[in-house]
Amino acid sequence: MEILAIFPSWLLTSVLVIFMFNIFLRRLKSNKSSISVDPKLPPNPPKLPIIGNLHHLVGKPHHQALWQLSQKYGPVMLVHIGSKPFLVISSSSMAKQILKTQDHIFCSRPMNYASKRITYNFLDVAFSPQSDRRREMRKILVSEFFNRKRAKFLNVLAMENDSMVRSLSLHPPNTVVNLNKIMLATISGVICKVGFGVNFSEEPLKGVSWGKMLEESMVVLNGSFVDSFPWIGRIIDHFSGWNGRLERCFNDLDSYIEMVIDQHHNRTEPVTSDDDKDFVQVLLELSSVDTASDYRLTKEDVKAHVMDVLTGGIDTTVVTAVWAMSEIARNPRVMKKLQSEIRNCASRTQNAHELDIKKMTYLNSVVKETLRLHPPAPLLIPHKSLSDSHIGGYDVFCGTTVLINGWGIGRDVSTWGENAAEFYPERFENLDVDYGRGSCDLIPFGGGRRSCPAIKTAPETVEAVIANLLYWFDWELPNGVKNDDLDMQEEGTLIIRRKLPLLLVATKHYGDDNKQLLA
Ligand code: HEM
Repeated sequence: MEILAIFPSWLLTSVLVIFMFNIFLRRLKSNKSSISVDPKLPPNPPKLPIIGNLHHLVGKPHHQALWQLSQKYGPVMLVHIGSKPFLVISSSSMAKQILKTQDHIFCSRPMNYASKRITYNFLDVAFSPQSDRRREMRKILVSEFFNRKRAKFLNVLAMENDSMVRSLSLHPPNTVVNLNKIMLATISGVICKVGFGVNFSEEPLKGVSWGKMLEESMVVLNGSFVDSFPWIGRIIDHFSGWNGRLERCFNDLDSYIEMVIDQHHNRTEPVTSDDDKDFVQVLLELSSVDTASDYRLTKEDVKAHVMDVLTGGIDTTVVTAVWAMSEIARNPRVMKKLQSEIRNCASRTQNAHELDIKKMTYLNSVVKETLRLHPPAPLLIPHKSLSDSHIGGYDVFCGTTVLINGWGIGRDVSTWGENAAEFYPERFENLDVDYGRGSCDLIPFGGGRRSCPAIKTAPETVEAVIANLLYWFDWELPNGVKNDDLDMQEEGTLIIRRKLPLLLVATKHYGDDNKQLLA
């Protein structure tokens, strides 16, 4: 009563009206959103002002730091980098929610500053947000690069392996071989010839090292400060030289792409047979004024496609092949068993390109085991939600960026058992686990609408290279390095590679017959 006496009635009425209106607005909002007025947010590690949880990630690879945090905060947690929230997923069942059950909601990508620049303002497939246009671009990539070029791919894969074996056979005995260089040359050869008709790595542009440029693209695509710290980040990116680095990287890649398009325009004898056409030629035809297709590409669309193949295809496959050879080299039991399978499946007189990898089931398990322990993109590419949703009993707002820890899921003892950290390809012998199929226990290629379109061809490429290296050569660690002492340190953020190059000694298995057999 005293309160009523102190405040005039018009004031009380106004407060009451505002209060009721507020409740009405909240109801209206919560009707539109599936999230209640008091959202149940996922657990999050304690944040610091301004930097959020950045201090938790400093000094460790991000996938490892996030995996450690998930052991305490659970498989669905919220982490803040600066002002930006990230939903971090760390179990196979929660990954299945994102990549399969609610794939239609989580199939977009966050837009970051570097990916915008590198992809010609989100014209590509890999980094652009979900849209009808992107779906069309993905269809073109899948049908023209992967499906229609299958015969060309198998042929080029065989030829590149052949030339890898020939050039290795010319080395004097006991030479130390840099496997990173060998894999880069061979795999670039395959992807560039199928994609662009020309092996870029054999025609480096002046002053730009091919391998370094691809590595650099992965560094800059990981993101700039401005993505998480909108105001101060802009200044840091400018004065730290980051923006200049991004611009240089873009210009280097763009010069390669311009070169390949010019080469196609300047061809004196155009390729007319569909089988012989490379991906770029098909794209240029789809961009020509008299294309019969419903979807006419612009020159920038063509460039964005080439950029995806360059940045998404080569480094990932090379890194996988190098990790596979590292694990094989430090596990002599696996090497022996694998060589015996490869040599039994392929007769001694066959040419390198006749190795039939389909018969080699142990080889298939070795590559799966490599991708389980060393997925090149340990946190996949970030996903983004298109509407409000619920994951693991928690509310997730529309527009949330999602990181899926494929690396951690691949090492989870609750799925893989106590020997989860061990390289043991036999575990796949009685397991019906395939990349992204069924469960999400093994997701080096992601899943759902944003899964990697090379989910079939990339493992085949790695298997073919490994089969040829182990068929024709015996391999040892150099200078008395013991198996257990082989340095396996990781380096990188978006793509995790070996910190040190892999150096091994190759001995021709068939001695001087190698040369004759290959002749
Ligand atoms: C061992 C080799 C490879 C690995 C481990 C790998 C891994 C991945 C991963 C993790 C993603 C993201 C999936 C997701 O966000 O859910 C991805 C997407 C993608 N990859 Fe691969 N990749 C490999 C090879 C390739 C190759 C050879 C190409 C092309 C020539 C390629 C082109 C792409 C593209 C275009 C996307 C974006 C798909 C989309 O957003 O719709 N990748 N890859």
